Amino acid sequence: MKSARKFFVGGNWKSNGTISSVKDLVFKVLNPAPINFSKVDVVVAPMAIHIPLVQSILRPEIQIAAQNASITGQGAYTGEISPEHFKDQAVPWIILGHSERRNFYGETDQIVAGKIKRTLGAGIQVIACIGENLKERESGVTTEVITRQLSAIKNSISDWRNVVIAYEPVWAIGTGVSANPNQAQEVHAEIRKWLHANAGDVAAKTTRVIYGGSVTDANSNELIGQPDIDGFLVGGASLKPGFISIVESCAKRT
Ligand SMILES: O=C(CO)COP(=O)(O)O
Repeated sequence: MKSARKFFVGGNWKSNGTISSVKDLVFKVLNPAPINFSKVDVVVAPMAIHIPLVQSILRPEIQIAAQNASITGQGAYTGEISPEHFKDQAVPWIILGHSERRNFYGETDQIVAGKIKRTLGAGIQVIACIGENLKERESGVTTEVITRQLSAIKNSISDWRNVVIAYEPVWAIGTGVSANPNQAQEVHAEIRKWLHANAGDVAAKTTRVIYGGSVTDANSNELIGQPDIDGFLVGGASLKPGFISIVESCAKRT
């Protein structure tokens, strides 16, 4: 717990898994693990097609997120799943603005803003992803990029209690090269400064800002020691037993 903020660890399973591997992960890793849920919120994001299965077998203390939702509602939008559909399926969280959606599926800041607005409007909480790519970091515009991404979604959010911000530098995602604790802390502090100026003192103090990008059980301890890192959004390592050690690295902090 960092002042008013409860730790938050998300597992983004991305486009991974089969019915059988998902059952294994739930029954062998997630359900039996001794987790102190009073210290940490744990949320897993299976592929949409696996959500009903996971809901039917996962222990109730672990929450479920979708990995994306449409900007449109119910209607003639072939292949899309709207926030309202996830609400109907009792899904409490949706990850939006992930860099893989931005980079591979052309999601602009405006599209991400529209999806966040629709999702919050449907009564679902949002994990909003932001982060710079390697070129942007190397040219020293990281702060500008995250400020632009945050400013784009600002008007979509009326109550920051329903939002977790995930700082995920694109160069750290799936590369095995995590941001080091100082690099991550520096950006998290910038995000909190932005929150202070744009969302107010309470939102700045209470909004969880989590880090994602090659988080493993080998680096989570050091990262969570930073004052403005409130947890993690974990990709590859969330499919393995080490995910529990990442959760524990948060739960054992005071
Ligand atoms: O994109 C991520 C989580 O959303 C991070 O992925 P990795 O942990 O595999 O780098």
